[in-house]
Amino acid sequence: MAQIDIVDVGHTYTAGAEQERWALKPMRLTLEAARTYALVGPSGCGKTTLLNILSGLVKPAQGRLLFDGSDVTALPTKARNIAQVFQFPVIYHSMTVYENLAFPLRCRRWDKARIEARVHQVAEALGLDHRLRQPARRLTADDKQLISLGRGLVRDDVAAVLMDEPLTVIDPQLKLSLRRRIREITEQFRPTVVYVTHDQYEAMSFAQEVLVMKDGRVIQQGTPEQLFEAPASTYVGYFIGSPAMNFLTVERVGGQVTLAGRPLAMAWDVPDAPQIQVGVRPEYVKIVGEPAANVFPTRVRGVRDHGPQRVLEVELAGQLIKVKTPREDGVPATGQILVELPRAKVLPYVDGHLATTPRAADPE
Ligand SMILES: Nc1ncnc2c1ncn2[C@@H]1O[C@H](COP(=O)(O)OP(=O)(O)OP(=O)(O)O)[C@@H](O)[C@H]1O
Repeated sequence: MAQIDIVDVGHTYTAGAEQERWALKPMRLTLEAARTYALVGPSGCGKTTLLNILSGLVKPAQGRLLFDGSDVTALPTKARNIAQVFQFPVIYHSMTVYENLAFPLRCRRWDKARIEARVHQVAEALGLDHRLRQPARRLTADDKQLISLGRGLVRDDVAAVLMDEPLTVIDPQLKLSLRRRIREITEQFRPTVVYVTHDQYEAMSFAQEVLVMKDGRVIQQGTPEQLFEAPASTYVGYFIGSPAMNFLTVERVGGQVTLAGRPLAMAWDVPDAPQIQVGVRPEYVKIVGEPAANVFPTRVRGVRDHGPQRVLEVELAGQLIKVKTPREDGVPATGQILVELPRAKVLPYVDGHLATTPRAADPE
């Protein structure tokens, strides 16, 4: 498995277009070997362009691509030693499940015993071990895609496994278990994986590192926890999380940040700026019984079921925010509730960007 270095790689489909209009703005990234990366972002942000550059389907307008230090920019897909999993299953209907999984290994002239061992290992990890003798044509679309995934992961000598929205055709009920299986198998086999999805939930539950893209740029790269806890911009705060992060406009009076005329304590230094927003995840807003520091009166404007949880929409100082609460907590009987914005979980944003770093030697 290879480390991938993306060195000043950028791409435009329109010759002569100014760089600001390129599908992929020139970027520098290192994807470490044996890690799983998800490229996530809205339609048209450049995910597929970047993936196609990695696979060799698109030759970048500029820059170099290195696999373990070797320049592969000019190499065709075949010569790049990569495995690919597409949106739709790519399998041989005339073969059994076993033969489908063994095919990439036979092409590489692995010996029979090694093929047998590896196919069983992959089949077991994907829950296909009891179906190896079945003809592939009889399988459901879900199972066929499972085989495509297996074929992508069966070779342990590929530089990287590239996956392009591989769960699109999967029944929503099965997505969860399949995501778990892909995660388990990648933890077990440790390939370098680049996984494209427009579904932030899929990216966050699958990848060790998530790259959020917007307008042809990677605007934040981090672990799922980093993206959840400290979105670098309001865009990432909105895009990652369900419901999205809450953002509230606050005042700065002297050195003190205030909301609804009350002090709002934060574990961060807040710069002096004409307009400051604070972000707080709906998961961290707490309904409380008594007034205290960072507790604000709100009015309930709506209640929505959200699986095992409930989302309350409340109005705080004329601004709407969401509060995620466990279902068993019930819905507050009164339309007016007190909510706490926990000091350590409230982040400052200026001009749409996270404005500062935690205070050194913070007392809490
Ligand atoms: N073959 C092409 N010719 C011209 N423009 C293209 C081509 N492929 C993509 N683009 C443009 O490049 C930009 C990035 O597209 P890309 O497909 O990489 O985005 P994406 O994030 O993968 O979107 P989606 O999730 O819809 O596939 C878009 O503006 C798109 O219209």
